[in-house]
Amino acid sequence: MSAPASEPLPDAPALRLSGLTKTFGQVRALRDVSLTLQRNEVLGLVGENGAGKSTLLKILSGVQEPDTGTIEVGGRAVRLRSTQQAAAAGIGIVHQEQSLLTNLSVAENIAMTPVPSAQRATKFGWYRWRRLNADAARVLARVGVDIDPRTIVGDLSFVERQMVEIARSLQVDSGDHSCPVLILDEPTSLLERAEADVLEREIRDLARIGSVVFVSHRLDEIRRICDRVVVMRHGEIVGDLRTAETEEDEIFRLMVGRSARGSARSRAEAGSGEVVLQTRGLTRRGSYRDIDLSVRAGRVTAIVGTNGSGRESLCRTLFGAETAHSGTVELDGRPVGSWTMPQAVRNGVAYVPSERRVEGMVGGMTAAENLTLTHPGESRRGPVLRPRARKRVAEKWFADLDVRPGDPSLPLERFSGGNQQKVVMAKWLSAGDLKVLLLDHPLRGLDPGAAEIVNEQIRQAGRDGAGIVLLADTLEEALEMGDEVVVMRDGEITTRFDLATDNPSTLDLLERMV
Ligand SMILES: Nc1ncnc2c1ncn2[C@@H]1O[C@H](COP(=O)(O)OP(=O)(O)OP(=O)(O)O)[C@@H](O)[C@H]1O
Repeated sequence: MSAPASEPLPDAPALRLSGLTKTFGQVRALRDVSLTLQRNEVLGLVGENGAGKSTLLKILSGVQEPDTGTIEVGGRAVRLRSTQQAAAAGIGIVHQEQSLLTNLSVAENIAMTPVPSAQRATKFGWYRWRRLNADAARVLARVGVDIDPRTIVGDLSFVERQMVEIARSLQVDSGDHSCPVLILDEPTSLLERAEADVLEREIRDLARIGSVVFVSHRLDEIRRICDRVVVMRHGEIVGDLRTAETEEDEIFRLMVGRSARGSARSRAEAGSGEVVLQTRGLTRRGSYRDIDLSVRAGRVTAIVGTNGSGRESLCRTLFGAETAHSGTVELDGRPVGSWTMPQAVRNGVAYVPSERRVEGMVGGMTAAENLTLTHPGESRRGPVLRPRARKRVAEKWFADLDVRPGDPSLPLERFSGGNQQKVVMAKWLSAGDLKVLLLDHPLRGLDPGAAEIVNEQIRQAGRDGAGIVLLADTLEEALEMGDEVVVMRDGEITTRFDLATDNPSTLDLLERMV
């Protein structure tokens, strides 16, 4: 007897993609991508910036349709023309940016998912509370999470919220799917190590109830969490490896087409150490208190701390984007008083924000225009932008940072996330005459090869005399890139390590952060 059309075929893989292609104008984002995801498998998906990962995820979540190729879920061919259809087929996706509404309860958030109307916990727009909470409890229990559905989302930790998102995306069709597919798009990139560990365990546990596609740029994490890793490059799958038998360097080589350069750096490289920026007793009520910070030319001061430590706010103050209530800031020995962003920029202070897509770029403009926007330098004479000079500056930076596609005249929206970030980074690094470079998670979203390139540019800015303040993605990165590590907790500096003489472990840092 054959199974009904909507049910998965027994023993069929959870997901099978065959010959998917997708083209945008001249760019072939996907070329003949074929891939099988087994039931209860955790599959890592990696690839350098622009390799085609997001395009593949958009196709699987019904946001875009492939030009050619087929998709089977549980052995049945499906067409995914909308996110609702993807959800109905049993595919859920959780993005890096959380989408829960923090002022509503967990149950209300879970209820806001496309489920068939007969099963809805609302009637004529009114909540049926008992049903709503009971449904949410069942959905949460399914992913093994013990959270009261009545809790307001704003009161949950980041990991708990992420688990609610996962639970929500997995309630597709109210759990009728015997092996749902969950896609996690860089779920850990915003987390500190300790939180990421918890989430990693939770993700491994999800394999009990379904299959997981896990997208990340962190190869160590991929090796810990995934059974298998698929590597994409230039829109194609170039590697399909069992993680237990694979070294990180092999994955790196397949992704980037060369071996890791290794990051050995002699600390002696660090520059003259003259203080370029000095704060004394800097305080912003509710954010940070009594901060004495010396930023030295050619040296990287990494500030570490959990969310709420005040380090982001401190950085924004140094750039004039937030004001301090008391204390002083001196640049090159001169007090700067109250600082506005244009003043900061004019005086050689640059800030690369972490929310690059929000704060860092202007939509509707080409990459070249974005790149030369705030730091016109040689591409501007008087108020007039000189297109040819602008093009030259942009082309140089495109080559230095290996931005792809290598055409700065394309609108910035056309670039992959990682490549957009390189453009925003170039915008600030190209400022010339930099005194202080404030970097808020500069390597976030960059593939390991691109991270190496950007890292080298940051060091070059240091060699050219800039003092660098770094808010790193991970503690490892802070220790690797910093010359000095400053630890903040609850708005105050708790410890400073000079890495020329001290050799703290990540655990030493963590102990002083929490
Ligand atoms: N809407 C679009 N219009 C034109 N080109 C696009 C569009 N979307 C993606 N592309 C191109 O398709 C290619 C693949 O991009 P995609 O976003 O899938 O890469 P990715 O692997 O997710 O990269 P990243 O790690 O940087 O996010 C890139 O060359 C990108 O410029």
